[in-house]
Amino acid sequence: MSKTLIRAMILPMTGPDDFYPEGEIAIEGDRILSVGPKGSAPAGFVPDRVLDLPNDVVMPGLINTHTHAAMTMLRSYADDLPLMPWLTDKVWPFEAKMGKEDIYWGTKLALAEMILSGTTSMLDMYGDMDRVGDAVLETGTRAVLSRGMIGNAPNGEQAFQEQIELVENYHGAGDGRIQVMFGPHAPYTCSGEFLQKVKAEADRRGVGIHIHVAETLDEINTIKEQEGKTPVQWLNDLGIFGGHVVAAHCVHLTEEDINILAEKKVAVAHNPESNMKLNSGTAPVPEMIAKGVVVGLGTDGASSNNNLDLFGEMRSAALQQKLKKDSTALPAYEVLEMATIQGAKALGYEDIGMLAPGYKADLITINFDQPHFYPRFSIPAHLVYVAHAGDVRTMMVDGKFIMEERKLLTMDVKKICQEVEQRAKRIAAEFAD
Ligand SMILES: CSC[C@H]1O[C@@H](n2cnc3c(O)ncnc32)[C@H](O)[C@@H]1O
Ligand SMILES: [Zn+2]
Repeated sequence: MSKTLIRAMILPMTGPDDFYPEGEIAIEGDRILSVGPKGSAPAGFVPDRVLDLPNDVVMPGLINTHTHAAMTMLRSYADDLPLMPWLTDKVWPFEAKMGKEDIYWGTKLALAEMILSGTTSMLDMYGDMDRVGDAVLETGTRAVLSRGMIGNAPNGEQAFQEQIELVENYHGAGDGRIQVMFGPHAPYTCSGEFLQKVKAEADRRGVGIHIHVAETLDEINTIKEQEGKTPVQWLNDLGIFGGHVVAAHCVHLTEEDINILAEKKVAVAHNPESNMKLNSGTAPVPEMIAKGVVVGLGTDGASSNNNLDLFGEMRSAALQQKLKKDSTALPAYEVLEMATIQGAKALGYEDIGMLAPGYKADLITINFDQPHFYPRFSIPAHLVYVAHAGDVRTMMVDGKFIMEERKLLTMDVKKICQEVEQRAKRIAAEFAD
């Protein structure tokens, strides 16, 4: 079993007062053995590798709780539109022309960008998720995969079958680095009957559900017209809540909706930049947290963002709430929790999101020896308001280094960029007049 010792500043995310300015973290195999001040590694721990990074901050890898990785293929292809015209006029026609290999390469590009910006885990929703799984397995990151199912589409049934195959073939793959959830797309694209069928099958197989919920006022009005209640109340009455559910967005909620999410332990994936870009609105994040809802952070896809950088997302999450409410809303440490430990809980993990003995060794180091990090008054504030993707130096997932000195150790980035450029442009050319 490999043994690694990292000496650095450590922000373990185990509590707001926990920080080791001169710390060390001992890793054995895929797990953390000890975290503490200099000299705290157990006596007799003889590392095969020591990483001395006194000016780096080590923290848990960031967790993206809602994305569509392969949508890097559509980055800056469809901008400045509200949700429904964006989907129906631009995104869905483009996606209809994407094949399995386009999805594979688009996902590889997303993973490269995520690693370079500190993200070790994602919850993804898309088609051809077997190839997404392959990309994740090769790359070495962690992911929860859901087959996006538009129940009302002609291929809704086929998508459901592919979802079942995804559970059978990928749930637990890569020594548990891959997990699977069911991915019914949204209340406005799936019937109540379809959603109940999904819930029954997900329960039968012991996996959760990942779904877009209450993203826009349009959605609220549509569901209220059709069902006479809000999307959250409708999903609750259908019996969809109660097990492991991640609801992406939850922008437009009544007080009763928030109570339901809290009572049924529905986790929320908050996507502030996508919500701003599509003019969907501002989610009531402090209100949800105050009621005990687990809220993680997501980027959504690279077409509604247009990047997958969770450092930018943390800053946006904090600033958006301050603009909407007041400057005390969503302080830095709380935002960091959303991107780490709360994100882990949302995805159903009990052993990632913190640096603590027995936890998986999923971590990043951030180079703090740069002008924008001085003076060092507050490490959490620096990470949320100052740091950017380019500051991430090192990444370890499951005890294995996958990036060092910003060099990706498991992927050929140049090849990936070339593949995506050619594939995306080829599809876009089919729409040219
Ligand atoms: C059927 S696979 C997933 C599906 O979701 C689409 N999508 C991407 N972003 C959003 C969003 O913010 N709201 C709703 N749907 C979204 C994506 O393009 C895929 O078609
Ligand atoms: Zn989405």
